[in-house]
Amino acid sequence: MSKKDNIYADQLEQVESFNFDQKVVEVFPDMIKRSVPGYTAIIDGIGQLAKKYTQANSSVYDLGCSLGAATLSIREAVNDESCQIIAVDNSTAMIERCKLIQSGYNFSMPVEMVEADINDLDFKNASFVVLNFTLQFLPREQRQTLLNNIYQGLNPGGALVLSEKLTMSSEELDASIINIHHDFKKQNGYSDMEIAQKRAALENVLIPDTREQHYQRFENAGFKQFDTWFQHYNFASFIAVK
Ligand SMILES: C[S@@+](CC[C@H](N)C(=O)[O-])C[C@H]1O[C@@H](n2cnc3c(N)ncnc32)[C@H](O)[C@@H]1O
Ligand SMILES: O=C(O)C(=O)C[C@]1(C(=O)O)C=C[C@@H](O)C=C1
Repeated sequence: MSKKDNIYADQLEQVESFNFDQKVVEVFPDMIKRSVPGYTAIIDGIGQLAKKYTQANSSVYDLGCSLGAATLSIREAVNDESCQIIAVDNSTAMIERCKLIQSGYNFSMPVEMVEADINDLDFKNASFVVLNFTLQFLPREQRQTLLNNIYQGLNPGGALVLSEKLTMSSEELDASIINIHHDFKKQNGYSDMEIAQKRAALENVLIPDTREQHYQRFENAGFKQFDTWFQHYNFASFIAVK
């Protein structure tokens, strides 16, 4: 069981930039479920999409896997021992806990957990790639190159699932949806102070793009088909097929 997220519950003298350290690892499942509308539905959907797109004898990548929730959903849904999942995160604390969690499950699909920067990977023989709320943490100038690398490593017919917090198309709409997201957090037990301090911690760390920016990157990378398969408020998940 994950502990309750109370990282921002007390007033902090100085709010430091958000990072995926041990403190976050301890509360992560609770934090992400109470912060990201539709998170559980997206994790389930990733399993279903993986079932559709994963090819025999190929690799599946879970990039910025954190504790491996998407990996677990894919292992359960696909369960094909001819494929392998490569789950990657550059946080030592996350990947260590991820290994512990995954070892508690017995699915036939082999999983390799790697501590690495996803910008340094050489994608090969991939049929399904997941970026579930990870791209938003990369500096903007790294995002296109990563998508290009993924596209190059995908087999024909393979797919990328990209989930992100979005900026809405007009300032007015953006402010209004951000408000509704904050109400969602309040309904999940976060106080106004927790919400404000988390927002300050994420400033310049989680940098959201618009849907149009994501679509443009898919197009630039070479993807011919892409669409939004899920959205709840300003949190969306896209699928792009090679
Ligand atoms: C919001 S979490 C992802 C949640 C996870 N995919 C899930 O479905 O539960 C973002 C993760 O990306 C990782 N990350 C950020 N930048 C990275 C990079 N350059 N290389 C590898 N991992 C990265 C962070 O350490 C963090 O664990
Ligand atoms: O946007 C927010 O307020 C969030 O808390 C979102 C978000 C995310 O999208 O990754 C940010 C950090 C944590 O990993 C969990 C959720």
